[in-house]
Amino acid sequence: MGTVAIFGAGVMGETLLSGLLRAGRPAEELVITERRPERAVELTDKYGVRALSNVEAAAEAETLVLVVKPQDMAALLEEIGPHVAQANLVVSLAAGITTDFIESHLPEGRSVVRVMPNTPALVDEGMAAVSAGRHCQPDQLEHARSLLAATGKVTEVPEKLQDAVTAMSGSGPAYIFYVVEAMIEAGVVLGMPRATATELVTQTLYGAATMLRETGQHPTVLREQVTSPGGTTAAALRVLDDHKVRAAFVSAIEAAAVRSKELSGG
Ligand SMILES: NC(=O)C1=CN([C@@H]2O[C@H](COP(=O)(O)OP(=O)(O)OC[C@H]3O[C@@H](n4cnc5c(N)ncnc54)[C@H](OP(=O)(O)O)[C@@H]3O)[C@@H](O)[C@H]2O)C=CC1
Ligand SMILES: O=C(O)[C@@H]1CCC=N1
Repeated sequence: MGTVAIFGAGVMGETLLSGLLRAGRPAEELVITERRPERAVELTDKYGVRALSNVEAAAEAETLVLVVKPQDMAALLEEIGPHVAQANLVVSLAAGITTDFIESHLPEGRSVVRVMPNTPALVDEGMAAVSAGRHCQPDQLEHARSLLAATGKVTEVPEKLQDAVTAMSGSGPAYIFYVVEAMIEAGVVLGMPRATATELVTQTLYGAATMLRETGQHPTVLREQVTSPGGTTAAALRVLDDHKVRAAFVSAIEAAAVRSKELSGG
């Protein structure tokens, strides 16, 4: 399928790179670009892939995966734009950046796919949503899907939903880790060693996630199964409701979607 170039191998770029290698893609078919030379050396030493300049990578690769921060996207596109050929596929993983924005910074008619991945891709349990730009052909969208499928599930959404996807599954792992931190803190408050609290919460999260995925039951049903009448869970949930935790989650995710839209200016 030709060379894949990852432009910007930070947290998400390295996550994708490592996933493609785990999935069996040869290191010779992968190149990275990085702004800081020491970061490029770190990754070439660790993964055996080549680090090139942005222009060299754009000239060599068939598939160009853009994983710089949204604020750095315009400058990157200015640099590589003249080297993006008709046959290339440009795949952007940046929050907020629209396919319109990318297409407008490239020569006319270039194929673009917008993707929102998440960090569980690091353990091959990622969730990615893809949306095709106006010139992207079905086989090119399929190619983008197959790249992401190396690290987890992939779904297709209309691009107008990508800000919501970003707020839900893109940022989502952070909300879960935040809840986990709070639960561990509660265990410590109750006198538990931190390591015990961490083990209890981690396995509880894993078990609950597995129940959601494997039983297909609605979360309300699963929550009610835990909530014995007059018991401990009901006492806890009443406090969460008193503190409007459910409403806070809705507002938080709305704020993330608003921020994603704001980033679309580049
Ligand atoms: N982290 C996450 O969970 C997710 C991130 N994303 C998206 O992925 C993108 C990257 O995020 P993340 O990995 O967290 O950010 P990072 O800052 O960790 O990674 C971006 C990398 O790109 C480098 N870079 C910046 N400009 C250039 C350039 N012109 N050429 C080459 N390299 C460049 C940066 O270098 P330097 O350090 O010098 O700035 C940095 O190493 C963002 O657009 C984000 O929206 C999407 C979903 C989830
Ligand atoms: O926080 C961010 O902007 C990026 C996008 C989704 C997750 N991390």
